[in-house]
Amino acid sequence: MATRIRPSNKRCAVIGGSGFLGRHLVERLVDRGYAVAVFDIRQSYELPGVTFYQGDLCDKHALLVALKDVSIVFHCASPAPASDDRALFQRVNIDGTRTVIQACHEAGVQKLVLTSSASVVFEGTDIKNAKEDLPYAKRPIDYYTETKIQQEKMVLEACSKENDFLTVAIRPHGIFGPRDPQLVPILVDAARRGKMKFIIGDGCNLVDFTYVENVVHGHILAAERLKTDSPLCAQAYHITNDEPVRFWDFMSQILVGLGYSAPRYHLPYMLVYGIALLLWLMAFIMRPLVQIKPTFTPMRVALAGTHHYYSCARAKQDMGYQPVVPLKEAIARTVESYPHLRKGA
Ligand SMILES: NC(=O)C1=CN([C@@H]2O[C@H](COP(=O)(O)OP(=O)(O)OC[C@H]3O[C@@H](n4cnc5c(N)ncnc54)[C@H](OP(=O)(O)O)[C@@H]3O)[C@@H](O)[C@H]2O)C=CC1
Ligand SMILES: CC(C)=CCC[C@@H](C)[C@H]1CC[C@H]2C3=C(CC[C@]12C)[C@@]1(C)CCC(=O)C[C@@H]1CC3
Repeated sequence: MATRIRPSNKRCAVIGGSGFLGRHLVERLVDRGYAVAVFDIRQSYELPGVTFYQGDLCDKHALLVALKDVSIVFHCASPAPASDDRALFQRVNIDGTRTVIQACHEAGVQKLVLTSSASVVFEGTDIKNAKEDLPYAKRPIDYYTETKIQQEKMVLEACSKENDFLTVAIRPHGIFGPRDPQLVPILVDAARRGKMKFIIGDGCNLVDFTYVENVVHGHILAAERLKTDSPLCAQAYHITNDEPVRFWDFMSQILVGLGYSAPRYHLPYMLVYGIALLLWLMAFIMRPLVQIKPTFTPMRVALAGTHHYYSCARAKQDMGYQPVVPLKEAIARTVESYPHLRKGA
């Protein structure tokens, strides 16, 4: 019988390694002595110790070149939630993830770590300190969430000790930090257009915002602790800062840190949600004629006006996870990293 030569445990690939989370993950892996292959649809930087492979993850042949001699694959590529393009989410998150799994099998990869999302259980209503056993959302709030659910199920079902292929899913929530193209830029853009005067609801809703380095730490711990006899096999893990914060306090700290005023006036949650729903419907109906991208989507309003924070007790117990950067320090580092977005800059 032919024996399969095991690739070095220190060779890994990051699919989506040019993105916000992916690049932070790549940098930390290099620091820890890994040789890293980045596979992404674009190349956004260069780094010693990193080889770039540009391609679409739906293309198995392109993937196979990047996965040669790799033992661990981190899959953190996805279209941006804001794209709201059903066909694109289906193609990349579902068909593409199936292709990633097939490519892993063919390349002899032993571990696959998926970046899922805590939103897979979010239906737009309050979630307080939820554990991972909460059922997936029956009515996912958008296409992004719908396809992240399918993607997570597919990756966890692919876990097979017999075939020496182990999988685990990390569910982060509200990732923020330097170089994030979403949270701080969207917030500052809204502030500059005078849209950050209002608090949706009573402003007391608690939310997890997770510093990118803590998310990276969770991914690396998961990869290193994932073994045939470990409890991580085929499991999902919440990774958060473990410090739920009022959504509007967090937004205010970022805004004030960058020189903008904090929102002050309250608007009823149901009113704003209703308007967002109406705008979304109008944009949907008019899509064949004109592309409209409303700032207030139902998903964003729900995120801004409900409680959604998650327990990471399972990650603490099974992989010894603890956040490495506390929230206060994380906010300070983030604010400092966006000098070009300061008021007046
Ligand atoms: N940011 C957050 O708050 C959260 C993120 N997540 C998950 O974390 C992961 C990373 O998110 P984040 O870093 O914010 O996202 P980014 O958009 O910054 O990174 C994703 C990367 O994947 C690339 N990509 C997209 N489609 C393909 C494709 N078909 N083939 C190859 N590469 C592709 C993107 O390229 P391009 O930019 O050109 O599209 C981008 O470089 C995602 O899976 C996301 O669902 C989960 C919870 C919260
Ligand atoms: C915790 C979590 C999952 C956060 C995700 C981050 C983004 C979804 C937020 C980043 C900036 C936020 C924002 C709004 C909603 C949520 C974000 C997009 C508003 C659109 C909410 C309504 C407003 O008053 C304007 C806000 C701009 C910033």
